[in-house]
Amino acid sequence: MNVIRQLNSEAVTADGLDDGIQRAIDWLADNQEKEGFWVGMLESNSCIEAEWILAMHLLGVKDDPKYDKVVQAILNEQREDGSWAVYYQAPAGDINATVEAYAALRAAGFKADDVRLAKARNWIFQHGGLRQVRVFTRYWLALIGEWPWEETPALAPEMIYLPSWCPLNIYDFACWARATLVPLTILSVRRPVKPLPPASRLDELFPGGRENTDYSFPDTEKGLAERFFLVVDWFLKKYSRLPVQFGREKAISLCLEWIVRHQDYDGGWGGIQPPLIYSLVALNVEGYALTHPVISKGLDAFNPPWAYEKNGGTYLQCSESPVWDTLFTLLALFESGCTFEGTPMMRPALDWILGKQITRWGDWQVKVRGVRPGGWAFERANTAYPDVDDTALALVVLSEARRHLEDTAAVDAALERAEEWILGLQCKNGGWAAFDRDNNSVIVTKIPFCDFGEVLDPPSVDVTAHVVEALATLGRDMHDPVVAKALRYIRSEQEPEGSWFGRWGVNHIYGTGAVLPALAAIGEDMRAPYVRRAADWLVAHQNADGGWGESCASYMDDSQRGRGPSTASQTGWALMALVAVASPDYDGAIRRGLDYLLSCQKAGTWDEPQYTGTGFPGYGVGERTNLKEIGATLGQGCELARGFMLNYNMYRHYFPLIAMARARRYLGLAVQPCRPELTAAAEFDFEPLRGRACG
Ligand SMILES: C=C(C)[C@H]1CC[C@]2(C)[C@H]3CC[C@@H]4[C@@]5(C)CCCC(C)(C)[C@@H]5CC[C@@]4(C)[C@]3(C)CC[C@@H]12
Repeated sequence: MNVIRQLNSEAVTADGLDDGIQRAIDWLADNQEKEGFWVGMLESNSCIEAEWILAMHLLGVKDDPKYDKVVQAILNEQREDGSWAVYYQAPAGDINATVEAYAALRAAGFKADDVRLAKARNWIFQHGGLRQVRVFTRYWLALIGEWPWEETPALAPEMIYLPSWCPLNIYDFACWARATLVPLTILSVRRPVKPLPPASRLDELFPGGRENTDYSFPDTEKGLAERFFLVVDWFLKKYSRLPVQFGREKAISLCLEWIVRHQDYDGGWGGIQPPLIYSLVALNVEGYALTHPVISKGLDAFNPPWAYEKNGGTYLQCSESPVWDTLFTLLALFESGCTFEGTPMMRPALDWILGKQITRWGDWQVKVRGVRPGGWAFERANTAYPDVDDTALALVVLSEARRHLEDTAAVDAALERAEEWILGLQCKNGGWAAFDRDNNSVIVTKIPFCDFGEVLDPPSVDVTAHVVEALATLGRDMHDPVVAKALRYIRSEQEPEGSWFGRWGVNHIYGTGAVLPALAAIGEDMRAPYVRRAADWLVAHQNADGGWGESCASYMDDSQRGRGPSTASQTGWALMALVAVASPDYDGAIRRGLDYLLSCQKAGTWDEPQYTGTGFPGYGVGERTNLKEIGATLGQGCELARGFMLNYNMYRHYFPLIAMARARRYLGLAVQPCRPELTAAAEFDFEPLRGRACG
């Protein structure tokens, strides 16, 4: 056995690490799609299936072959206490998910006295009843005749008239909120209702009778802007009752046009579920029949690859991650020492990625002029919304690919356009957001409709760090003005204890895991005190089993930062960060982390039921300040169980692999860099180092 540096912790051997890396590479070879990409399922919560069931009722689709298995997926996720939650092992259920799942099961024909529904109903009552649900859930209930439209926030399709410089124009909303808002404005003024059949009505959720139900929102503190929008809401409702509304029909047809123009070639909208489902319902309400190609293509978008099978159920993804997963997989292979010649799976993946660069119009152009398109989206068919994170990662991967290719023309052209695009998207404060530049008009967050999460797309540290790393691979350094501004932004966001918040991954381990490798890549002095503080924070949060973990609850409770059962992806992020610091002071922690990964690897990969991806870190602005109130109204644990969380099924694979490959180089442990000629995982009779609770 080739043991290079002997440390206090149990030895991670060169052979052990090589074997682990090779088994992970073999797993990738076995799991590549025939078109060349990789994709892991993106798990979220049962609202996605529940809303599909309700939409099928509204659209009158009776014969979809996956219907029963989608119902099964909802049933699979019910918790012991009767509720549905928004992430694995959340300390409590979620009122919106529970009410939506309940309504969907009733729509699917389940009787109110079914024991599963009785349990769910009790949970709903114990947690404040229907009054506690968010705006989206209220719209769904209104569509099926269970909530008065009058008691939902009014939206005006006339917003489509507002030019892009005018406050509250649709381009002031984050792209995900915009693409959802446009169809919802139509529904809000048309107020369609298609009640469930009499035996499926939700009477039992109104124990005091519908007439005595309080449909208002639970009291929250209202500032001037919130009060102003309540007046606007009142006015819009009155206006809608007038016999004529000047310009409304034209506004509706402009909204419809906008929707149809934004449909992707896979039938979806914006690569995410909310615009897809609301657009279908709104188009149908406006007379688009099920046989209309826009609708039939849209309905088809809910089939595979968006639908996947698990535990006898058919689950529907809220989005899909083939571009992101393929880029990280390629990066992992490069880091492991694989080459195009020796590793046949790499070239088709690169070609697939090159074919996904977006060179046509997108919504981002409304605010960013004079920049050529050239970004990548997260999903396979989302051409109007390239995002900065995927594009930054593509820059890193293509720069690396370039070093291995003889003919670099195609890659060079892609890199040039992508660099131009990404530079054009830098925000005023030096950071980068996910999709747009300077999308920070706080006034839109005050609209009553906006309680569902984030409606703005401000810069985030993790995306900015990925861009800095990309700019480093393009040859820029810390003195470059674009980079210097970005670094100032990153430093200004560091928490006093040394970590960085994770916007798109859970949570401070993700943020810190993004920043430290970027700093190393751009040439920062990794002995700088602020860097050491971050590394020390990571070491202080290493679990006794050698891994790292942080629960989604950390978004709601600061005391949970950096705490949680170890997971493969979060251990990968922490290791990537510590390896980037490259100080012998952290070698022990690195070895313990590697030991954790090696001993938890099963058949080449890792289990990870925990959610380590973030969609929305909580609900709405300002909620982190009234946790006690939320707990008191909704019940113990609910305040820690909110947001929109994600389980990226490939995070558990490529992040540990990248970490192991980088650590192997750093610790000088390589026996052999990449051995692609060995494909069968069975070649290794791998013995875990010792028993641990993994996954
Ligand atoms: C590449 C990434 C890791 C990030 C960068 C931003 C994304 C592309 C995400 C954008 C937001 C959506 C989402 C929150 C928008 C509203 C509807 C959903 C809740 C269904 C969405 C869930 C997926 C995202 C978080 C995202 C597409 C995932 C990848 C992101």
